[in-house]
Amino acid sequence: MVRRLAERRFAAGQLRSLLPYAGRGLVAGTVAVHLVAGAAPIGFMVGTGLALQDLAGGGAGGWLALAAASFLVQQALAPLQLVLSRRVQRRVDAACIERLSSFALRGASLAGLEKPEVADRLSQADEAFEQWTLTPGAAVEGALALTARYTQLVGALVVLLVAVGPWPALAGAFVAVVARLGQTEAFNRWGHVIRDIRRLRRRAGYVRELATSTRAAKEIRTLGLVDWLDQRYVAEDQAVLDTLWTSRRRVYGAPFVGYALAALVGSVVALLVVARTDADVAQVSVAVQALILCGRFGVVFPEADVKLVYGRGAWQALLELEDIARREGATTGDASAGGAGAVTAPRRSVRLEGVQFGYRPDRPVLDELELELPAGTSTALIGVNGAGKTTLVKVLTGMYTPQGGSVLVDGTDLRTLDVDAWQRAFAITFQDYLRYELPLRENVAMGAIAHRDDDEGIRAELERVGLGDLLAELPAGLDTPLTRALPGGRDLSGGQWQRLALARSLFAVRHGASVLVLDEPTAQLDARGEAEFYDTFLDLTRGVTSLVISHRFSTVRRADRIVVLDAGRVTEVGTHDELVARGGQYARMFEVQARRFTAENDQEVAR
Ligand SMILES: Nc1ncnc2c1ncn2[C@@H]1O[C@H](COP(=O)(O)OP(=O)(O)OP(=O)(O)O)[C@@H](O)[C@H]1O
Repeated sequence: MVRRLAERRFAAGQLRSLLPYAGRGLVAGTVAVHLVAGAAPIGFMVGTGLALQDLAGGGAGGWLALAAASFLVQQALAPLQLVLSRRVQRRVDAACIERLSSFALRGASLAGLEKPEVADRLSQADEAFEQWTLTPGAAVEGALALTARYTQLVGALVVLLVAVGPWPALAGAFVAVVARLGQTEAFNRWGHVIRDIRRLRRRAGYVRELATSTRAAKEIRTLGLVDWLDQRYVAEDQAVLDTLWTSRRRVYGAPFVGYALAALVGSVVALLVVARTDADVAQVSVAVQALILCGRFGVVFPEADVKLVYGRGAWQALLELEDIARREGATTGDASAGGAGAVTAPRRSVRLEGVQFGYRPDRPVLDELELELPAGTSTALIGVNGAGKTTLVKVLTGMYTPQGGSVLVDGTDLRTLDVDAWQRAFAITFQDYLRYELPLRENVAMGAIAHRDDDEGIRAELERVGLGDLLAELPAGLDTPLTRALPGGRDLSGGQWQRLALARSLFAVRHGASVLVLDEPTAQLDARGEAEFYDTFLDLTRGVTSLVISHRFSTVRRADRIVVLDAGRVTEVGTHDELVARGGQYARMFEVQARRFTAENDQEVAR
């Protein structure tokens, strides 16, 4: 019981912390309107009751006027309550969405975002905003709406006290409190159930999204996965439903019956007490109405209860996410938690010194890694699948914090620098770059979004990556949306998307990014496109510190230095000729894979 009370106080405190987002004036106005709206039914009840009494004497006019006025006030305030409540919800939710996106985009490290417990909470909070009725804002709105209910209750108890004395009023209070406790207790427990099944819901949601998204439709049809996906969804959904049903019985079963019985006994006792008083018909009529009002505290309040449970859950999930981000920041020394200085361009070098990093403690992916990237030069990184190349880029950019060793920018540990500023120094094309369903202009300008009006620069970079012809043929030019799902939109081929991703990085370099990272920049290009890329590679990377990851030796050999990564360590460094002459791993890989591949390409390009 003590624990439950503490939980309730904690939850109420959490909700109170959201009130400032709605603004003091709006909250005060909304509460005032709810107060009057809650008092109006009491006025109606008293007015009609006393009018009945006065009818016998032929003078019920005054009380009837009170009843009519109360009725009108109640009707007139209903839309105002709605409008104010929506405004409260929207203001609170806008602030929460801002906090959620700032957590996802800035507060959490990439490693943090990949944790299952973080993904569970993110999906619970995110799901709330998708459905809109179950948000933290809805919880605040619901809590404020309870003002009207409790005003009614207080009014009903006062009426009981005045009309039939203290004992029926006490019995009425007992009924209301016990019935309400039963309800809220069940709802709170239900909130825990919802929290506990969020992973099941996330899994079912993923399968449903697969079945309905156009992205997966092509593969699902050609692989004949429709039936399997159906069955999989039914099974995942059933798991959610089974858990819900079992929990529902537990939550709303025996304890709820207990509370309902206690409230019923209280009501009967109250009625008996009323019956034994020498009250007249009008007093009895008003008292019975007041007791019914008390009894209504045993039913769900649709304007508040469900919103409170789900909305509070979403808010709690968001607070927990921020808490995790704070703790992570503290333990890993995340530079974004308090960077000392901003760096936008390395002047001498970026150095990875004894870097240790693994996704699991027992499995290092980067193992005491030593690597120097001299400023203004190009480095190519090669290694077999899973050697740790992409991981190295993520550590280099501060997306992951090394578990040992350091990333030194001109000799200064990245942990002490402003990671956001450091990341803005990069122009990166990841292997799994994003295909934004946005106009061509924004797709390129994403590299340096503050310069999205630089049409000339966007056109120049499109030209540089060989997309000039495509631009010329697009009906709306740079304004053409790159998706067939929008009117006038157009999709691109895999190779065209890759060129576009390169243009995005080059646009970033044009506007000040000083470190260019290209992860498999030519994987989807045809032979001619690849040849064009080699021809412009030195031009693309001139003057910027660049790191190119590729399995294609024809790309790699153009770099100033080639670095071989094996089992999380740098095993060879040198120019193409030096490494071939050394006869080590690079030479063997080049021998086995590159010569044949290059020969085929040369033939293709010559054609
Ligand atoms: N987010 C992650 N969580 C857990 N393990 C991961 C994660 N990302 C990568 N790994 C594992 O870390 C290792 C290195 O992966 P990484 O992507 O860095 O390799 P890579 O050299 O870039 O490979 P490829 O040439 O195939 O792109 C692999 O064993 C991979 O399975």
